[in-house]
Amino acid sequence: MPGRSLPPKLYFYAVRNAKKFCLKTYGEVLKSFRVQTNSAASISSNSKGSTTASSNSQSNNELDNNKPVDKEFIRNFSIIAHVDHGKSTLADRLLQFTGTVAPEKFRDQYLDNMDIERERGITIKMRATRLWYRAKDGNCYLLNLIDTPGHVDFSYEVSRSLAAVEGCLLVVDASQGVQAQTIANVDLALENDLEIVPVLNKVDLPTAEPDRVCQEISQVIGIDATRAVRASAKYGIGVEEILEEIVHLIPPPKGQVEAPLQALIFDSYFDTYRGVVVFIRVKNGEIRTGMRVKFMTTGVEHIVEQVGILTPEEVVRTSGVLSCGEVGFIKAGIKSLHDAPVGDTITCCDNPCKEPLRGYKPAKSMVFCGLYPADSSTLFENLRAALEKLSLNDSSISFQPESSSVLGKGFRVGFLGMLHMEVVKERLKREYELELLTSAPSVVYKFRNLQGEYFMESNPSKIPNDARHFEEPFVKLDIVCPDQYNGAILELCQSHRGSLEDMRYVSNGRILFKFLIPLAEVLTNFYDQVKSRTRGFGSMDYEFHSYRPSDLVKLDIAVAGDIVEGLSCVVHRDQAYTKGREIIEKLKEYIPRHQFKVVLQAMIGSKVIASDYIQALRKDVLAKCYGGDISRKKKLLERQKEGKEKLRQLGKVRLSPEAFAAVVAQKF
Ligand SMILES: Nc1nc2c(ncn2[C@@H]2O[C@H](COP(=O)(O)OP(=O)(O)OP(=O)(O)O)[C@@H](O)[C@H]2O)c(=O)[nH]1
Repeated sequence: MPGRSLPPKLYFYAVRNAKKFCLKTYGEVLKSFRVQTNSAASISSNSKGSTTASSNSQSNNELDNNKPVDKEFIRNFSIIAHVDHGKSTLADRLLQFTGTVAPEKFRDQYLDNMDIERERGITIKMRATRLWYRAKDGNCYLLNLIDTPGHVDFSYEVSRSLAAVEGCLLVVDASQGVQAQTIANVDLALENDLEIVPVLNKVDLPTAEPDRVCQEISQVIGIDATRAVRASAKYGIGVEEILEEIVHLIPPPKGQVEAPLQALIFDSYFDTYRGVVVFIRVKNGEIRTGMRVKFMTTGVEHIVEQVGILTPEEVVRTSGVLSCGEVGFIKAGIKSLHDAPVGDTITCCDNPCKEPLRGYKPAKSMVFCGLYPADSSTLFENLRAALEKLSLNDSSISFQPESSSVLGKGFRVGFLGMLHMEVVKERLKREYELELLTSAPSVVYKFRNLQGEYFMESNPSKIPNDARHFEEPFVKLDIVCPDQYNGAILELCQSHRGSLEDMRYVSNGRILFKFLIPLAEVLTNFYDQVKSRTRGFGSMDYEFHSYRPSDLVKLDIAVAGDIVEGLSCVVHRDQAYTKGREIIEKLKEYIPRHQFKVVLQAMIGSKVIASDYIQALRKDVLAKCYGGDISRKKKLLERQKEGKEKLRQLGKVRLSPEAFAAVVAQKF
């Protein structure tokens, strides 16, 4: 550990202050001590509400949020990183350092305002805020910050935020180094032609290796990271240097105030009282209260009622103007999110711009499952109303009614990924008090029927038995891990039908693998397996690649001769028997014994590939026959057999929701 080379007194000092363990010389430690004490003084003075220690917070009082700012002094940036590398913590420190949030209002993860985000410690929604910063050059800058989520399910949010800024802070954990999502996020930033400012975070950790990570960034990402700020968002180290880098490296917004209005919608939400609130980045011209504006893709026109800025709370601008380069919100009496789609361009009706800005591809649901009320008190109509309300603020949710013989009436709902699905289910439970049962998650399959027509279907029970030529979605999967786990990762991906496309060293001892793999294989448990096979050192990221042919079959499960909708699934032909057996074993545990023998079968079309049965309950019909002749006993047994056969033909086995849930949980 580098810290061990320090003289004992300084080593103790460094440990006590959770400081830069990577510092090797006396001079470096002293220098870093000064930096830390300065920033800490500034942060603590802000947190006490005093303006004496931080020249920056003093200057804020002089600044007017109400007036448009000269774009030379605006910097718009996002924070991007692999999950848990410290984006939200860094955003907190920037808010504190610049005195943006009053100390008494401050709480950790300030920009994550959903309960689920705070409890799970993850960012789900991007959030924008403005910060005022008095730089060392004496000028006061307006910094518009957009914090983004790190989880792969929400990478759509990242791409939206990146289209609204000129640069980004690339936060890399100095102990973990470049990870799969670091690379994915940098690719998005490069696509948007952004200035990337690298930050090595968590240098306080004893395992931090900033020099190695610097090299990795240069090697893998191709940007010079030798000047990267070495920071600890947790302890407020390096915050001022990061602000200086933002001011000096990220270019001011381009665009002309005199040009026709062109504003990009990067987010929006529906408020019951205020209607749709649209978050915009003004790329050209100005938007004013009272102006008649047009949403270019939908063609809808509205009059702007309110214009405001994000501090991060929404503050209405009494001046009623948002000018070129600024980030803010408008309200224009819009009733539906569909009228103001994210990625659309707003222009002025009187003096329209010629072309819309480059928008985004609409978010596409990748995973589908059936959601059903778990008990009769949760009505289908309540579920419909809740889904309608949720989708008002989350346009990536899609849903349509479906019904199942076991679970009754419900909805087939589409999500961006498994985490998104969990979050939506959790919100339905908390915000709408809905107890729900879920059918097995599935992707959308493409197939042909006997007539050669193509279909797409996400509900396996609806796929006809004559379906042929299956195609399924494949993803590009990146995995980064130490090279000693090569074998484990290759084995894992191959056993999940992945094919290796490329592998290369990202630094000494760490490898980046690139696979093409079916989406259905990485949806559940796969990430846990990557983590466990690499002892927590592996990371992964994936994005949709294309539909590709696969040797898939539809597997049905029949209980007492009836196919159970909701338990059907599409599997690879080689896995059909194993999967069928597993489901049957689970059903055996949960279905109680009946008066008749219950047959359980796994079938492909009409062909049974695995089967088992649950023994019938037996009444001892001979109990009262003491002695007696054998023909009487035989007759009684014969009659019992006939009765059971009749029951077997007529009797229905009702699968309890618990049995259903257990099989679904086991299946995926
Ligand atoms: N030791 C140390 N821990 C840090 C530092 N910065 C953040 N952390 C911790 O790392 C964890 C993740 O931090 P977050 O800020 O939530 O990370 P994030 O990148 O915003 O996470 P997502 O939004 O889920 O992608 C938290 O437990 C933080 O306390 C740091 O500089 N040093």
